[in-house]
Amino acid sequence: MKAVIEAEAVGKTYGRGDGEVGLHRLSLELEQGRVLALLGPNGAGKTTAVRGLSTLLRFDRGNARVAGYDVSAQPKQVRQRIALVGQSAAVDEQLTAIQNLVLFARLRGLDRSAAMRRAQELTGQFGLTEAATRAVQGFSGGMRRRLDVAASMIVRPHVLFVDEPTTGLDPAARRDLWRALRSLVADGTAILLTTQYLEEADSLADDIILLDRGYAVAQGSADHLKSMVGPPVIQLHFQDEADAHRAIPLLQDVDPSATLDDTRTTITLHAEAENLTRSVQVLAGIVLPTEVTMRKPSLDEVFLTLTGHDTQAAEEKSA
Ligand SMILES: Nc1ncnc2c1ncn2[C@@H]1O[C@H](COP(=O)(O)OP(=O)(O)OP(=O)(O)O)[C@@H](O)[C@H]1O
Repeated sequence: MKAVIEAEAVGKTYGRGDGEVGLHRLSLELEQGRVLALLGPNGAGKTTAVRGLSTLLRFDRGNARVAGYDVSAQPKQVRQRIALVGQSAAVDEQLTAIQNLVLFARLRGLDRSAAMRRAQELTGQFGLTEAATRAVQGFSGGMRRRLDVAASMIVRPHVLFVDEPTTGLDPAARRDLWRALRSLVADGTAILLTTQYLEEADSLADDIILLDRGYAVAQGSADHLKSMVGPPVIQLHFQDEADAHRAIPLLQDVDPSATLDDTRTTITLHAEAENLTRSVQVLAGIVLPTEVTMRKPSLDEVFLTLTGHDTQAAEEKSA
């Protein structure tokens, strides 16, 4: 597969070289039709990386090529081949979705009928057909964000940069946007995504780079990062210690690693589907839990394990 981004030890120090380090040294590669997520809390360096790779700022160290062109020496060629979707929508509130897309298409040089055709294709692809003729000012946050991505896809870019696409969206709007982004990837677009949510990186990205205070602290698939923390677990909560005590030998038959935690009323097992069904079977008619929960490693846990401090502390430090 062709690499559309190749970055080697790029970095940026703000000010006159004695200021805040936005990014120390980041190396990455992104291939066509793949999604790479830069994951980290506020101040981790995600936006600095995206702005540098999309030529909005100059890295002061390292080299990067995007769509085959050097970001420092050939920024114009890079810009012609990429699109960037930021956190605030660039669309006109007074116009309808279709009018906005036609406008963007005309600005990109499409003639009137080609612009209309592309606008209609994009409203279809981004689930905006019904809303296409309504003014954007009445749109929900999720619809706006989808329209913003659609506008950036008028001419298919080699790479789409999306900076925290779902911050502030509710779960349903988030899923709709993920679906839209996946459809672009299926068409061969490469996406470089920044996010604060492990779940988002998990759902969209083939590869994740975890950033902390300007450093890349880990890289790999979501499963790989989570495995560094430990497997997801099922927790069975019991009414009292006596119930938990009766349950533990039964649950250890299901999963020998079943353990009673410090509260003495919660038992933890590996999260495998058969463990859940077998637990219910062995406990039935003897002692039932008051609650069953599934606990997956969160970004905070991954972060804590890999950096030794939580995301909150990282944000405070960078504030
Ligand atoms: N223009 C600037 N001048 C000085 N320092 C900056 C500037 N932009 C960013 N920084 C600093 O660089 C570091 C990385 O910031 P960056 O915006 O890249 O992080 P981020 O991971 O994108 O955070 P967020 O999720 O808040 O956008 C932070 O410590 C920040 O204070």
